[in-house]
Amino acid sequence: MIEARGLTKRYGRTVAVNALSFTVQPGRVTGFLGPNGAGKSTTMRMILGLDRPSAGEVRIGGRRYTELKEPLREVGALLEAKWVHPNRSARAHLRWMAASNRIAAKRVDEVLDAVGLTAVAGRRAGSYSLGMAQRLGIAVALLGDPGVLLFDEPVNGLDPEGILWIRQFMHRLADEGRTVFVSSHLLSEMALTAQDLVVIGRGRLIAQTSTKSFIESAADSSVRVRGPELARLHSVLAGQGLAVQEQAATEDTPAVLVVRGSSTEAVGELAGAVGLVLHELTESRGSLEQAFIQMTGGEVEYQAGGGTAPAASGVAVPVDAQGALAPPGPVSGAPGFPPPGAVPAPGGGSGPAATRETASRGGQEGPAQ
Ligand SMILES: Nc1ncnc2c1ncn2[C@@H]1O[C@H](COP(=O)(O)OP(=O)(O)OP(=O)(O)O)[C@@H](O)[C@H]1O
Repeated sequence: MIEARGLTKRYGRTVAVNALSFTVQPGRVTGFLGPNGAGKSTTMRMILGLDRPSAGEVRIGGRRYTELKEPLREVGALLEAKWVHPNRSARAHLRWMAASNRIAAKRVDEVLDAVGLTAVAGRRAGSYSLGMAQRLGIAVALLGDPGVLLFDEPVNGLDPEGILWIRQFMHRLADEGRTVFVSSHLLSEMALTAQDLVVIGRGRLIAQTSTKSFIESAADSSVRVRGPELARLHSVLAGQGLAVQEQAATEDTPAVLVVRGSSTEAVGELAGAVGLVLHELTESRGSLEQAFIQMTGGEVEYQAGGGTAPAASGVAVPVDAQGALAPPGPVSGAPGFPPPGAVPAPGGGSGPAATRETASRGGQEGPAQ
């Protein structure tokens, strides 16, 4: 389990992560969702002790990273692929990692097998495709057989086959009882990968919930219904207090009623009760993209459509001359979601010792181990 409490990170006047509290449960894939620059990587680096929080803390299995005796056996991470020395083979790299962490050499073959790299383990890592490099990064994360795994944007740049493989692999790891925390700005991908979501915008918590409820509560769901007696159907449904809109017929489509805030069951039963024939009764479920835009109230700009093109602007919250945060950030405590800060405080304490602050964003490297 990962527990963040009041986690905050400032870089000068930029507040990258702002009083973030959330819990990541074992046995599930939890998506860490937010547009580019929302603070996902910074949060992950703080979880791994690579960045020191400006305030708040994060615990892994109840302990701070610095208190973990053998971190590689407790938490594994894939922060960035392609960080392996290009002239080193995957096997040599893993053996070196294993030896320097007192992990048995036979574990190297196990993880190579688990990620499907055995056949190419002797090749120079520099010759690997991005998908292969990601698999190698995952193999490194698994070396210590940790119960907690962090993956930062693991599907970025991968082809559909690579994306599917990663998705299935994450599910397998969660089924083994591990805590799997995976960040992405690809909303559509997270809808398929994650059972739970921690959603952030501008460094602040927007929602922590199951993916299903996130979509159901925030996305614009409606029921489409049509039949030969549309006007009568309209008045029956409206007579029951339902919000009904008629969509006029076009050349290709017949006229249809769109009912919001109801279900196919309720609409079907109301029609059946007065003997009305139906030719269509369909639920139209909103997408995660819609949910995200609705939850953030437009404050975090997000451009849907392939889910790959977030707006670059407005992703960090500036502080004013007094150091106060301004503006207050995106919508929190929206209907159906716990407000930020719902996670119980695991106790005070200082930040991790293995801190590495980077002056620019180019400084990220491999995992903490
Ligand atoms: N080392 C740093 N120095 C200064 N500013 C930083 C540093 N790291 C991150 N930031 C800033 O903090 C904010 C959050 O960045 P972060 O990389 O954590 O976001 P992200 O959600 O992971 O985005 P992305 O998907 O683009 O990596 C951004 O405004 C970023 O420019």
